[in-house]
Amino acid sequence: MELLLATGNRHKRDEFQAILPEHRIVIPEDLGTSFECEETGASFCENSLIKAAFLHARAEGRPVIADDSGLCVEALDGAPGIRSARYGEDEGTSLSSQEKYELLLRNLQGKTNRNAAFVCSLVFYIDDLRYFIFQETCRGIIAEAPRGSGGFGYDPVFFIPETGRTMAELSEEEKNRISHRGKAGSALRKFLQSYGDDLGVV
Ligand SMILES: O=c1[nH]c(=O)c2ncn([C@@H]3O[C@H](COP(=O)(O)OP(=O)(O)OP(=O)(O)O)[C@@H](O)[C@H]3O)c2[nH]1
Ligand SMILES: [Mg+2]
Repeated sequence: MELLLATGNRHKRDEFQAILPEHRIVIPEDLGTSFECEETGASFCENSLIKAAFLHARAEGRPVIADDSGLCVEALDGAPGIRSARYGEDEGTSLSSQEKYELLLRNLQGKTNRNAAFVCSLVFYIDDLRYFIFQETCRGIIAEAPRGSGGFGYDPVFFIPETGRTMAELSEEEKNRISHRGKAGSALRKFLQSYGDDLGVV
């Protein structure tokens, strides 16, 4: 089915397209509009619902999906967390992805606990009373220095001990197999395979 994804982030579209190959992932930008929705929730889950409801209201009742995700670092009490996309930014200022992960490395200087987790809250939203949330994580360690050029965001500083590499050093396929988004998306894929017909929307 065609799944409208409530995001302004093309990397998310490309990743979900690979994770959900039998569906066509379309973002507002593909339809010639931008996606700007204030993320006022206090959790990943609340924000994914806010984004989904926002697009659903403009999508003639079609089901939509939305992802709210981020990086939670133990030694920083879970920061940047739901503010990952805006880390270090004040009103009116913006930082590049590289500036954001450099700030993260500075804030972790001298800390021995470098445990972190990527989190993805993915909602399949039919209407305001019917939705299904899949929330997954990928655990890792914040590296001392960036490595690799794949992926996006904090991937160059997110080291995954089982692979011996940072997320940015993995192929797209490898990232999607183990990432927070890959796991949440695969759960949605299986849900749609086994339960989709009963929903009356697929
Ligand atoms: O290195 C990374 N690899 C990932 O796999 C990943 N997933 C999330 N993130 C970070 O968390 C923010 C999401 O914030 P977010 O969910 O609000 O998305 P966004 O603002 O980029 O787009 P939208 O979907 O809100 O329109 C992103 O911008 C990134 O900083 C990631 N970083
Ligand atoms: Mg956002």
